[in-house]
Amino acid sequence: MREIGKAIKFFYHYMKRYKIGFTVTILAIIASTYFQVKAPVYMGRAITELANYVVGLSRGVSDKGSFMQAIWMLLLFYVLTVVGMFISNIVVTYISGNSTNRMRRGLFGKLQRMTIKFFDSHQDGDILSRFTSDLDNISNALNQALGEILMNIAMMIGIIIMMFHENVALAWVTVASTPIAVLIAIVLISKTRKYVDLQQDEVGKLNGYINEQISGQKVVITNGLQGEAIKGFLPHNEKVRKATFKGQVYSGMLFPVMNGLSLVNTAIVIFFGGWLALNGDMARTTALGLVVVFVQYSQQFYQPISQISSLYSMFQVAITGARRLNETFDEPDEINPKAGKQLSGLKQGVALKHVHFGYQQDNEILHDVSMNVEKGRMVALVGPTGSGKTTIMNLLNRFYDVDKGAVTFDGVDVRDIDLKSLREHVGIVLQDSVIFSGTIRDNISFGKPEATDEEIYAAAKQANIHDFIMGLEKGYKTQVSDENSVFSTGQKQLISIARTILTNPTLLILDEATSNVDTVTEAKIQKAMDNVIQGRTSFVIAHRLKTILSADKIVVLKDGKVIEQGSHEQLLEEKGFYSELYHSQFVFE
Ligand SMILES: Nc1ncnc2c1ncn2[C@@H]1O[C@H](COP(=O)(O)OP(=O)(O)OP(=O)(O)O)[C@@H](O)[C@H]1O
Repeated sequence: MREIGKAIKFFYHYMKRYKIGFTVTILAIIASTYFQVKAPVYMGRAITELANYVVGLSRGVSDKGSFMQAIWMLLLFYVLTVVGMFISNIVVTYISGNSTNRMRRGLFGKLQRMTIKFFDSHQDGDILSRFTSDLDNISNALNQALGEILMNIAMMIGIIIMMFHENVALAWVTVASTPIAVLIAIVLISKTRKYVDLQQDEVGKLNGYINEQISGQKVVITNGLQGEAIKGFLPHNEKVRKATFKGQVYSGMLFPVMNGLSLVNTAIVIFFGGWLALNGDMARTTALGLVVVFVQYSQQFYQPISQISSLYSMFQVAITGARRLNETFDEPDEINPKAGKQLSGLKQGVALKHVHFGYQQDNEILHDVSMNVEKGRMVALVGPTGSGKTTIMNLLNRFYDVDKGAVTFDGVDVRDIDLKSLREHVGIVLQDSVIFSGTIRDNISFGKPEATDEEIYAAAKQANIHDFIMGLEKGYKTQVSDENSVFSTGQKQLISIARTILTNPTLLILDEATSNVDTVTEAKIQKAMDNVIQGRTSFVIAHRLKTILSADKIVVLKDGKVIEQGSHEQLLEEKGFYSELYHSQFVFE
């Protein structure tokens, strides 16, 4: 129930601006319903007039006028019904299209404000599915179900009013079976819902399996495990089939059962109407017309019940979609201090002061870590895998906030610095370089779109990638994307370095690639890194000896603690962990 309440709030938020649209829709629905429920009256009248005409013929009186008039009215009412439906459909399509569009925009905007923690703790596929299946489900429900449900509710109310207006006894006969129909609908819906939920779960698991297999396809092929992959896939597929089948059986029963009830009801109405015509005190021709009217009503009356029931599952998945979008919107934004300090370069340096930090509350990763880098100096972070090097990088750029202690720029806590200003001053080169869809020029100027060609060329030259780009047929205008890039892994990193050089960051965070690249590319990367580090304040997660040796200070981390720090010579003299690693072939990775 709470979920439905939240979903209503969610939909209201996105739809409240379309008050005029909804007013038009509701008026169009009321009008079209009126014409639709009024039409059978003219049908009945036409039958009555036809019967009168036939009876009149036998008596030598022949006047078709009233019959024709009733037929024209019937036609007019049918046309007006369709016009009303058309208008309401167009407006509902407009409202649902625009509100889904705004939801998508809002969701994407929200993603840009969210913390790295959210992205670290959610699968890419899961985040993506909020844009695809969740929004699709909402859009389908709004597009197809909203107008239909409003129309059906109006229809039901209209028919009830009309029936009681026309003939109270026959009206009671027609509505008498409603409780049975509603009860059957509730049972079938709850059964359907159970299996639709199960089906969604199983589809989720199936997608997860396929996702994992696609990303691990190379490992599967290398190990010749294609057969095993299919074996693992089949049970998931079978579970989806079973759940889908059962769901479909129950939801498929809804329409025939409702149709059957409607037909039985029609027969009862005809029977009772016939009795009324033969034994009642109204004219037989009038009674005959009335039977025709109620045959129409009894069929129309059942339509909304079965339609609303069959649209319910659509709403159910839309409510689930709204819940998942709400969850995303409820996630905290990155915290930006009010009137945060604007950085203007670095005067002294950057420091970590007695930092304690954990990704989860009860699992501290960094324990009392302190270190500093003076302006223009380079610190190399070394340590075994899992020792906390990347975590320190995450704190310097304020991807995460420390639990205790502080990260400071010129003595100012990063939590007091305006986030945009902080990020403008920090440049990051990660191991996994990302290529965005666009030209090579777009990719290099990503962080500074207004850069001139000369600036871009200069950055690419410093990153040692200019000559390669110029060798391509379309040079800087070559179209690339992450899947379809002309670059090798090493070259991707050079592009990433060029991108960072162009933004001219005050503090550089660099994660040296460990991926195997050929020696020529490796030499190029090394040179590019030297260029980008030159004269800049930098933290480097260093894997290569040459990088470590060129550092002003080496900080050795182990199990989230700084165990040694100093220059290469000092650390060798200490004969501690670093010296041990250095002498045992220097294995830091
Ligand atoms: N997003 C995260 N959520 C939870 N725990 C994490 C997360 N990222 C890292 N950790 C944990 O924090 C610890 C330190 O990881 P970190 O990535 O900082 O190590 P590292 O020294 O950079 O390792 P490597 O050299 O392998 O990259 C590890 O135990 C890791 O499991």
